[in-house]
Amino acid sequence: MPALRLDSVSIAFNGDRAVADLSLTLAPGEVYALLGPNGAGKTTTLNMILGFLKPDLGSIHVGGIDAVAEPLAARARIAYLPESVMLHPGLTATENLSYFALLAGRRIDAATARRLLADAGLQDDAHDRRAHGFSKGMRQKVGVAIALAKEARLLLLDEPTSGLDASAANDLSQVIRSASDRRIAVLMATHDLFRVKDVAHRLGILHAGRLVEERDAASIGPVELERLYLERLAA
Ligand SMILES: Nc1ncnc2c1ncn2[C@@H]1O[C@H](COP(=O)(O)OP(=O)(O)OP(=O)(O)O)[C@@H](O)[C@H]1O
Repeated sequence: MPALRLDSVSIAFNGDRAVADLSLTLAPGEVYALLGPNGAGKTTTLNMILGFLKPDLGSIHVGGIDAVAEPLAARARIAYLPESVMLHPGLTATENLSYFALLAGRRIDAATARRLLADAGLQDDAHDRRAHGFSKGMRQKVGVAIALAKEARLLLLDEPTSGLDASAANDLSQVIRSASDRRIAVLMATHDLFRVKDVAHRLGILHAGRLVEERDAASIGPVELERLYLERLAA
């Protein structure tokens, strides 16, 4: 069963099409990069998967659950990392993880929290530090640990690489690979062509709400991808 399936999904705001006839399928463990410029419809797509927006047409299934009819049940299987992961600044990384896991209905002990933070790539000396001064990359790692605690089957990332330096972007790629190794499917919405190409299995180009191209990441080099992207957006 696919981890995520969108069938001919469309939505318009005040008569203006934001997403049109979008079909996507992600297998468990698959990493998919949804590429597109500002306004292409990426965030709207994530919001429909999360059940915050209802499509006008089409269906969305998360691990077989109808996300339009049962948004809460679908959302329980999803971990969402927004462009900036919000943590409680006064709590440590371990406390944040325990708190957010509890909100998702999972009680985890301190040892499990530390193991999950380590699995998500957060360095040991940050586990007991308050999140107040955490970088974007560190907050993302706590976000991924929350996803692991929740046993999410689908990880949604919105602009995950914006504002990351090369080392943090490399860490993120490793974290995404380890989520994928655990059979968590990952859907990333981004306009960063190059950073995601290394980690994604498949790439889709969204232009004015339509999926205008889909490729296996391994089948396309960075120069060809950039050419294709510019060509499709100009069409
Ligand atoms: N709640 C809303 N009401 C009206 N129009 C909206 C709403 N949300 C999105 N839109 C419009 O839908 C289109 C797609 O927007 P969306 O935010 O999904 O694009 P995006 O690809 O995520 O871009 P960005 O990278 O800027 O977030 C845009 O034209 C946007 O103005």
